[in-house]
Amino acid sequence: MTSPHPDPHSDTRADGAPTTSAYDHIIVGGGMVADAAARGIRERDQDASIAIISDDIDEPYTRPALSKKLWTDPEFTWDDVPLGTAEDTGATVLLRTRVTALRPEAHEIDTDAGGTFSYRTLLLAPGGRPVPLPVEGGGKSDRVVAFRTAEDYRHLRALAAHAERIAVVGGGYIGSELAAALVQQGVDTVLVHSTPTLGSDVFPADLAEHFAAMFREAGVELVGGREVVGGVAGDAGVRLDLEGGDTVVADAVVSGLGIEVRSELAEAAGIRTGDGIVVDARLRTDRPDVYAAGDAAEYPDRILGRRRVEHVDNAEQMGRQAGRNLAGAEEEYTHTPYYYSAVFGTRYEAVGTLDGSLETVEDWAEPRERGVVYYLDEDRVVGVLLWNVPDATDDARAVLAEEGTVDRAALIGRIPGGSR
Ligand SMILES: Cc1cc2nc3c(=O)[nH]c(=O)nc-3n(C[C@H](O)[C@H](O)[C@H](O)COP(=O)(O)OP(=O)(O)OC[C@H]3O[C@@H](n4cnc5c(N)ncnc54)[C@H](O)[C@@H]3O)c2cc1C
Repeated sequence: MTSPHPDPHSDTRADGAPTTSAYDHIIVGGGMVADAAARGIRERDQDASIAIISDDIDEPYTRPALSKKLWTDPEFTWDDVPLGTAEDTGATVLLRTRVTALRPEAHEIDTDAGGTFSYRTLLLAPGGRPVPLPVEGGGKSDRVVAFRTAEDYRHLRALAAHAERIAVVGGGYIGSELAAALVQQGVDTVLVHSTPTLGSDVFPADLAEHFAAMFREAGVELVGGREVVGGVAGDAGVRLDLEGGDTVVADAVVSGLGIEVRSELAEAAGIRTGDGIVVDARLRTDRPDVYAAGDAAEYPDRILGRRRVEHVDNAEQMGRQAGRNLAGAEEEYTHTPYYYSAVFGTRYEAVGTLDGSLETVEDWAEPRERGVVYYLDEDRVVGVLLWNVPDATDDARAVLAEEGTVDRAALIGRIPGGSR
């Protein structure tokens, strides 16, 4: 990749061969955090050398489009997917290259291409790998897709062009979006999810019923309250074995079952890990000059406590903050993240914690069409759902930040777009 910025210097041996490439800042991982971090560095330093080292085959791209706009928006094409990181920031982006070792004291990393790189500051942004389905032959079959990357999108798109019936496993936002996308392509789609009602883990019961009905009305077959415990993938198709004994048969299966954090590099380097790579409010790990951000980072949210967040707003905001701190800013990450999803023309956004088992206060302008749901834990608002209510995430954050016992009645009409 080309860079308008000065080339990093290399130490050279007597025979002239480079031994170590030196960059001011190295980012391990080539996802949305890497892009945001490179931009964050540039906010403070126009001249520093930056390397992004990624074992993906594609340069950093917008991941949410893989399950949404690329399927549903004809105006949105493949050209809109890359984030333009190298061009915009001058970072050197090395693809198909895995970082295999990190020596924090020496400020060095090794890659599987045989290179050693030194840095002043390093950001770990390795994200996660998708949880695989327990299907025999699944690792080798091209009919089984654990959905995460642009390559997975291209693969599923090719399958959808020929398959008559595709099973989707996982009722979270990725599984539900993919089920919506596939059925809208005319594919016979069955969605297997573990919650009793689709969405009941995050929505109050009546809203979950409405959410599930949207899928049924569009033609998606819902198989709820069941986990996939086994199955077989072969040349002719896929059989999924469900707990309780039933099976689902399809031409192919795609799953969205969450991720396993890729924390192995940090662990091997002796960096503290918990649910993810542990960082402080400035996104620093417990080793000098090593930071972490994004899906892989466990950080202290100032309102909601320590957590790891697998959402794009977090990737962008935390990535940017990490980049600024790599370049010496020493600022705390104080942004409470949100996530959004969109299916069948309904867009919802969530700030804080959505948990369908919590007490809720519902404030609908039009029942199930437009409104706000507040999630309460011990007399405090811990989450806000904005259902077809645009531009209100700052209002939701303000409600979350309030101290003291919540006045439930005062929540009605509190955020524009609810009954107000
Ligand atoms: C299909 C899909 C749809 C989504 N839709 C939404 C949405 O609608 N709303 C929302 O809020 N969030 C959404 N998300 C989540 C959001 O996209 C992620 O939270 C975000 O992209 C995570 O970014 P990241 O950079 O932390 O991790 P990742 O995107 O996982 O990037 C990690 C990168 O690190 C690389 N890597 C890892 N280890 C190494 C190593 N040792 N050496 C070299 N490279 C390495 C990987 O190849 C990858 O490039 C979606 C996610 C997916 C998969």
